[in-house]
Amino acid sequence: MTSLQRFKTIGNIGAGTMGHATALQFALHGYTVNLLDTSQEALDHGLQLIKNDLKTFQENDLLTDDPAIILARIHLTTDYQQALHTADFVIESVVEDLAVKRQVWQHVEQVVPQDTLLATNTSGLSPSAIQRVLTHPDRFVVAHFWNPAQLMPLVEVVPGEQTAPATVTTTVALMTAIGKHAVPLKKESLGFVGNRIQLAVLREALHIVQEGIATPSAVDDIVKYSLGRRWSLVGPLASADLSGLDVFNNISRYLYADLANETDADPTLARQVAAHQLGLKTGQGLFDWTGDRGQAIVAQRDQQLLTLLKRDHQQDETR
Ligand SMILES: NC(=O)C1=CN([C@@H]2O[C@H](COP(=O)(O)OP(=O)(O)OC[C@H]3O[C@@H](n4cnc5c(N)ncnc54)[C@H](O)[C@@H]3O)[C@@H](O)[C@H]2O)C=CC1
Ligand SMILES: O=C(O)[C@@H](O)C(=O)[C@H](O)[C@@H](O)CO
Repeated sequence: MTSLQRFKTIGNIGAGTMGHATALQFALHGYTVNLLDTSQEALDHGLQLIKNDLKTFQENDLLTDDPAIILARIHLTTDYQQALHTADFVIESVVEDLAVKRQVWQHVEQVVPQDTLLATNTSGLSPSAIQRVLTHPDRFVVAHFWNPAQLMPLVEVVPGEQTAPATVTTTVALMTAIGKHAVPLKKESLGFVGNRIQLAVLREALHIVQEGIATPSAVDDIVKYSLGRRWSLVGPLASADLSGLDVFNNISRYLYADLANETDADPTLARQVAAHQLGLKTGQGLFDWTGDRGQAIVAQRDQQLLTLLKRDHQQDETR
């Protein structure tokens, strides 16, 4: 039996923004998924999100099975025992709170079989800080998906200090089996790689606006039509090699000392949260999101992501 043949049933904790999409990703690839949340209302909301995604995938010829067959693989429950007692792999996407995640994983460990692999979709919390409350921490790992998880390829697979190497390699293989681009890290760091870079860029972008250097719209345009365009083709380190490390060395010698270096909560983000101006979810953030502008931009982004996903599928078929 190959290392993956034993994986048939997935325990999927959380049916929200991320959890509904991870459940769908496993169901799309033939796995039985027990979708667990705290209320029937949350489960029903998650199921509706799954149905919406399935409709989009079907309209874009991205399904290999009938939607009804895929939906039949997903079973909703609010009962941990029912969701997890036969699970071969558990993926958790509950609130980004270390105490809550620790409680969830201690409960999980009481009901899963001995050889079940355990994965959290935390955005950047330390896997070591979670696994230290587990009896069998060797089977715990981070599988960090990117939003929207049904459209974004990457999953960062991150070991904690007590994670067994086989847990990492098997999780990478399983993520690959469900159509993801899985990248293992050598060791943990807060924010892993993607969010360290995302937050470093966000800190500098907010600093630029705060200092009156450019407007939020100008900052976003500059990144979209330069770095964003190039980095989707050649990553930042290879780009540095292509331009010449001597050039970057000369730039770093005067620029590093001038970059944003806040180490506390970001002043702009703190101000926005204090004013309850959280972005799309409240209609106001760094931009004005009143009306349907937000939905239109999300729809446009997701359609572009779908086009890239279809290209990925076509490239996979020719391999
Ligand atoms: N939203 C995003 O862009 C991304 C979020 N993440 C991470 O994924 C995790 C979830 O984030 P979202 O999906 O955005 O949150 P969300 O708030 O949309 O969904 C969380 C779900 O977990 C459920 N839940 C809470 N406690 C539970 C428990 N004890 N047992 C079962 N279900 C429980 C909630 O009812 C809710 O349905 C967080 O750790 C977050 O950092 C990772 C990548 C991207
Ligand atoms: O940006 C994403 O999709 C994810 O990698 C994250 O974890 C983000 O930090 C997200 O949680 C913030 O919206």
